[in-house]
Amino acid sequence: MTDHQETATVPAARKDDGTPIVVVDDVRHSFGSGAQAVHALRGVSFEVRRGELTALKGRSGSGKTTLLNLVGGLDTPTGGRISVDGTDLATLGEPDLLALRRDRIGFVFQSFGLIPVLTAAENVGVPMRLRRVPAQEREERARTLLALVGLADHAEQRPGELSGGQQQRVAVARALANDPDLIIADEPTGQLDSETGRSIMELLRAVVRSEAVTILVATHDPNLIELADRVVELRDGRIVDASTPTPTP
Ligand SMILES: Nc1ncnc2c1ncn2[C@@H]1O[C@H](COP(=O)(O)OP(=O)(O)OP(=O)(O)O)[C@@H](O)[C@H]1O
Repeated sequence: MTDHQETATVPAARKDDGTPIVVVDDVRHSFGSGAQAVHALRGVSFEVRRGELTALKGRSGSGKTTLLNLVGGLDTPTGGRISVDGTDLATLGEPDLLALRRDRIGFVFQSFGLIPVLTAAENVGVPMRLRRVPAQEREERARTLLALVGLADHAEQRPGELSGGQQQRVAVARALANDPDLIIADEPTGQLDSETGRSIMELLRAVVRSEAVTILVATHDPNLIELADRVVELRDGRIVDASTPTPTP
């Protein structure tokens, strides 16, 4: 392992100095080259403010997943700059990107991404294992987080024994495991019926407040956009509107 083995799960001090947690500046991204190239992002600029839930909306193929992957350091843009918490991702080598993804960012996916043979509590413990958090501390935090997402009584169940909505709650708890600054969620309600989907969005809304985390969520579900503090719309790889604050409830 690298020298990034931190065992603490103590929350890092939230630096709420008014600076955005994510800055995306003129980002372009293409897949392939020449005549076959797909220009997924064509000069995208926007910021994600700390402590907010920002929704990235847009039709299928508009570039949402591509953009989330770049912000999460899973891919490198063809052009432009992305900074997370003041760090330009282009300056980070793979070990530091790995540490950033492990320690500072939580990920939630459409398909939940839980490990079928592990219990809910063990799934939540996976990111902490990667940081070598001691077993007892891991178990305690996993149970605290499962209670937070309303699954205190389901810690020992495996994903196959849980509903889709419950599985996504486990995934949200897992995303919070290492007390990240930022959660990136890609269509987290895409496989859920609308009522369950709404409850997951309400959960995300609640953890923004209770866990002082920032969330960037891609969705094309218009019913869910209204729960966001801010909406960024992508169309054909370009931002259409990056400044729509929704009314505070
Ligand atoms: N690995 C890849 N290779 C080639 N083209 C790709 C690849 N990934 C995405 N694309 C293309 O890039 C464009 C943007 O795709 P992206 O998945 O980012 O859109 P999206 O808004 O997330 O769509 P969806 O809502 O369906 O997930 C699309 O034209 C897609 O076909």
